[in-house]
Amino acid sequence: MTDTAIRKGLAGVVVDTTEISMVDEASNSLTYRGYPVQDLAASCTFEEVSYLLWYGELPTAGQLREFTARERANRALDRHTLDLLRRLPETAHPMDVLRTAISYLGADDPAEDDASVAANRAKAEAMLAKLPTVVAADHRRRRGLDPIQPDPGLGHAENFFHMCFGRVPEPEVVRCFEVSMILYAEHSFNASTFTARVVTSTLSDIYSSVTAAIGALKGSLHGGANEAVMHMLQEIGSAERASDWLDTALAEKRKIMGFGHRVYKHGDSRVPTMRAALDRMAALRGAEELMELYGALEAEMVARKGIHPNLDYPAGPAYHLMGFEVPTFTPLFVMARITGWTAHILEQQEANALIRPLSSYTGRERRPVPLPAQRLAG
Ligand SMILES: CC(=O)SCCNC(=O)CCNC(=O)[C@H](O)C(C)(C)COP(=O)(O)OP(=O)(O)OC[C@H]1O[C@@H](n2cnc3c(N)ncnc32)[C@H](O)[C@@H]1OP(=O)(O)O
Ligand SMILES: O=C([O-])CC(=O)C(=O)O
Repeated sequence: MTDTAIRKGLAGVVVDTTEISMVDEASNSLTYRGYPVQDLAASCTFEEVSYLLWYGELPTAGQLREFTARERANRALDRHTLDLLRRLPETAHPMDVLRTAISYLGADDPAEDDASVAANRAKAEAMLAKLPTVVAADHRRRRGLDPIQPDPGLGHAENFFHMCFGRVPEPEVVRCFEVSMILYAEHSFNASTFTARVVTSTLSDIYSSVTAAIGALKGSLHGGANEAVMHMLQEIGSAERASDWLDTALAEKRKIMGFGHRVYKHGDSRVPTMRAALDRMAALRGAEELMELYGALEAEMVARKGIHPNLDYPAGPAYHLMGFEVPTFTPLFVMARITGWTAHILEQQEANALIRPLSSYTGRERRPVPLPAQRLAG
């Protein structure tokens, strides 16, 4: 049977089942493999949550030891990848750098087309380990600095700070970062994950699926919003200007970045946890003015439009206070979402059906091709 109803943007359409996460608008909750994300963020490391998303259960001590050892052993980039990164224009957006790096890793992998579960799990683990090294190397390159080698004595988050800044910040900062990684890791059939599943459904390789997902995440209606939030807060400048700024932006029909969500219509379940992390960062760095502006814009937006912040609203300023430059924010999202994307790629492969919807044609009526003498005349 063909369903001819058109649902723009596939809004409200259920396209498949998933066992990985549940986004529930009614109870305003998000669970990963059945566990509330807030509870995972409160007591787990990002490595434990990555394992959970891929393997379905939290790791035992032994499983975590082995998983962590593999992650640490996989972090370094070879000479060719580092050369490739060096050759990219310094003006390239860091998301373009990531997209290129993942594509290159695929081209360089002799087992690129081995789509067995074991091979794809190994490739997913390698991408999780290598992405922070790429992001950090690119962050330093844009400052004219050489890359810093990964430190196998440090955890995922600590090592990332070490590779970016040459030092590990206060444990509180590392924890806030790790909380953001856990919250960003997975969110069911969002646009970038769906993109990865579409590419996977054609029996393409895992690197192609991730490369496409990075492209989908870059847009400002999706992951790119965490950068756009910071640009917007910088443009507004102060809490006193929030109301007038919003008047103009709404009159111009601009989308207010970091607000609204396709699924959550009464607030994003992840925001309170990320807001608490942002508050801790603001207290640590003395960012009262920024937080006043943050609160003023949120209050105006909720009062006028009834539209609540999504995860990108607190995440953007939190990353700013951690010392990252704005163009690095969406790549940080990639470092987390690589887990969700690849979990979905594996799930799609397990029960694959080519994803190919229909469209309703609204173009010209059927008509004959004119003869050459007619169509080339005049
Ligand atoms: C991690 C993530 O990817 S979360 C999403 C990050 N993206 C952003 O923050 C970008 C800003 N937000 C938006 O553009 C939207 O809210 C989206 C794309 C996220 C969701 O869009 P939709 O599901 O299509 O929005 P929805 O149907 O609820 O919109 C209802 C109305 O609210 C408006 N609206 C929704 N979000 C916003 C916003 N951020 N600013 C202004 N108006 C908005 C819509 O324009 C629409 O107005 P209309 O009825 O007059 O046409
Ligand atoms: O679910 C969505 O549409 C967007 C989102 O919040 C995410 O990908 O984390």
